[in-house]
Amino acid sequence: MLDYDVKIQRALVAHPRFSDARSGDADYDLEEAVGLAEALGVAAVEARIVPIREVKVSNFFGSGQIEDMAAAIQALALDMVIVNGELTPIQQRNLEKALHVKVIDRTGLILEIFGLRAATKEGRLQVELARLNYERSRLVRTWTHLERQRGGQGFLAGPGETQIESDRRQLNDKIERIKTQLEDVRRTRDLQRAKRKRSQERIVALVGYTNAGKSTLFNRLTTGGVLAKDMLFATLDTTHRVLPLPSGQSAIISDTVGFISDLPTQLITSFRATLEETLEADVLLHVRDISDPLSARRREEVMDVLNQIGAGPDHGQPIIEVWNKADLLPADERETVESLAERARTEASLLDAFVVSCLSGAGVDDLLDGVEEALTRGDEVMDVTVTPQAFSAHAWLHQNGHVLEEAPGEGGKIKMTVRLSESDAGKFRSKHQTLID
Ligand SMILES: Nc1nc2c(ncn2[C@@H]2O[C@H](COP(=O)(O)OP(=O)(O)OP(=O)(O)O)[C@@H](O)[C@H]2O)c(=O)[nH]1
Ligand SMILES: [Mg+2]
Repeated sequence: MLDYDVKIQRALVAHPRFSDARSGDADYDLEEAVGLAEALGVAAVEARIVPIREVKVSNFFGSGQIEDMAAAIQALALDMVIVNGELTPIQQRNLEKALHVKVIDRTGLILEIFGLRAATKEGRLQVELARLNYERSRLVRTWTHLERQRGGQGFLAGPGETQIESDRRQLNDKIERIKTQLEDVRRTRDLQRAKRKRSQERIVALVGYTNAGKSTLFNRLTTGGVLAKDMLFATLDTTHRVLPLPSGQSAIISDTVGFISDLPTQLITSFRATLEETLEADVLLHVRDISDPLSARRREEVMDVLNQIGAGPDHGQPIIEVWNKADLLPADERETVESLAERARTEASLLDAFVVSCLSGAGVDDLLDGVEEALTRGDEVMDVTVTPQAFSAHAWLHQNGHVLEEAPGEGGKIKMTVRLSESDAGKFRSKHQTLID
């Protein structure tokens, strides 16, 4: 009976390997595609690498390859094909016709997962916007295709064009509506962001490839409550919590959506606002699965996205790399990465590295010391006496510094002890040197 209610899709996952691709990586790419299928709740019954020498315009794959797939679909009673690459609408349709099952590509798959996972209003709107943009981009392509076919028919619009034109108008209307709704939601979030900024709390943002362990670390460092799961894109929304620091002070830490290779452009655009929250961070924590054979490649991909949005060391934002899942490394490899991390820490740069296991907690205390050190690096603690004539300095210090002590002095003066960042200390000194004790 239950079989009728819970019908799990059985999929063939095909990873197209192009002749120029690093062939050794194909196995891992395929593994990731299987992970994506599972994140959607699909059973990846069959997974295979399909070598592509030349992409066929109409079907993507060669005819022999399609026959092989059809045979597997029959033999294993599959009802879906996932192509870990990008299909044109025509290729997708032709493959569906040839294979008699639903066919989706990598972008479609990721959009489905995001749709499934989005929990907040903003998340849902962002995914919907991405999906509509994806649909629209495919409409345009189909349209130019039809137009070419019809070439020479002059100004008489065929029925195809009228239909597509009206579809496109409808999509555009929907997109505009969603954008307006998103702006409303974002206004609220901007207010919260401004409040955080005003509160002068230091902000630490977690970034990293999906499944690297960001949420596990977040929960370990805070009171928790974020879903951490062996599932790609377990987290889609940004959460903020208080991060207690070793000295007894605190900061704010945020957990957010993970990155992935070839993130559909529609998604990057829609999630830009979420990603851009990392810009407000005083320090970025880049969580990496150091046991992942593709760790280095994924690091580059994350750094690329950070660069695109203007975050990271190239933009003067310090970054600490968290080399996570050290427990999965053999002892000798662990020693090697330990010494590499130590070297990164001793070289004066904007990049530090700590080897940890967020699962066992090993190394996390050292990491926290490093975070606090990075947050307060260059800070100055100043004793200041604000005179009534220079009273604007009082508000400025509250706004830009962390006021540790404050007491009224004689003659309307105020005595303050303030912690300021290096640059704010410089600004204050150049303007109010006489107020500094
Ligand atoms: N062995 C091991 N597993 C870990 C460690 N840290 C996290 N994991 C596991 O890795 C998986 C992914 O962890 P998450 O914290 O959900 O990863 P994430 O980076 O938040 O992933 P997304 O939200 O999907 O982007 C979970 O199954 C964790 O239990 C670790 O130090 N060692
Ligand atoms: Mg997460």
